[in-house]
Amino acid sequence: MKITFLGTGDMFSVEQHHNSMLAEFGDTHLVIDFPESNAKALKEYGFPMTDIHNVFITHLHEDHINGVQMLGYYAQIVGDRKPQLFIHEELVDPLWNILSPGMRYTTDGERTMSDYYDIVPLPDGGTFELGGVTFETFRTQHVPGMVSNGLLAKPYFYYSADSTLDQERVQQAAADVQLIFHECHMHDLVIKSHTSLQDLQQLPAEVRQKTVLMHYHDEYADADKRAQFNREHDLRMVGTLESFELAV
Ligand SMILES: O=c1ccn([C@@H]2O[C@@H]3COP(=O)(O)O[C@H]3[C@H]2O)c(=O)[nH]1
Repeated sequence: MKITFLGTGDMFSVEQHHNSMLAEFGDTHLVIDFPESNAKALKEYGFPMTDIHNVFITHLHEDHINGVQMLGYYAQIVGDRKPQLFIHEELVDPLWNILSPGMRYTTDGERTMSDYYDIVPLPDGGTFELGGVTFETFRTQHVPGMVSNGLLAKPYFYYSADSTLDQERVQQAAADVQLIFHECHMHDLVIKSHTSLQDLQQLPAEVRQKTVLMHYHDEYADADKRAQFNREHDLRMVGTLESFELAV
């Protein structure tokens, strides 16, 4: 499995793309979240946007979904098939409420979400399978009352999505995966909806050594700054368009 980060920035990033990850495996792929910055990242990476067929949506903060309208239109107008959208069942209608002012009315009449996407609604803890890989979803603790989901793909990766640290879940998953992709705001302050570096430093050393930080602020858009951080810590930061090869 080849993992490539299409973006590693937080909501407020202007110097890097918003957080999104592409996993390529067998003859298929999955993109986690779809910010508008993915269009540029995919072009830079050399992956045509018409070849994006599978997207998982973690939650509905704008920086994770503001490319979903573009992808839906692009797939219909330039491409030849609808992408699949894997999404928690309670987020389907709220997502359409966000998209519909720009997507409901078309020159060919009224449209609904399923005209643009093959929706795969997932219950709490739901799983889906692609290319022989099972993706297990789990609820994350991001903002109270808001549905937000992470992903576990054994034996490959754990993906925290936007979340405070769920130490028990991360430690349990660590035994089954090669890498843990965890959000980390990297500010020297408390943000109640996110994980700090201090939080992640509480993890056991063997877990930290598998942990890769994503969704951080623009101070770390600088590659030299990340390299210095990576030399000084046992967990490491990933940059936009950086890839990892994960063995079966
Ligand atoms: O209850 C809340 C809701 C939001 N926020 C801030 O708004 C931002 C929304 O995008 P984000 O999830 O990348 O980061 C979030 C935080 O910076 C917060 O601190 N607490």
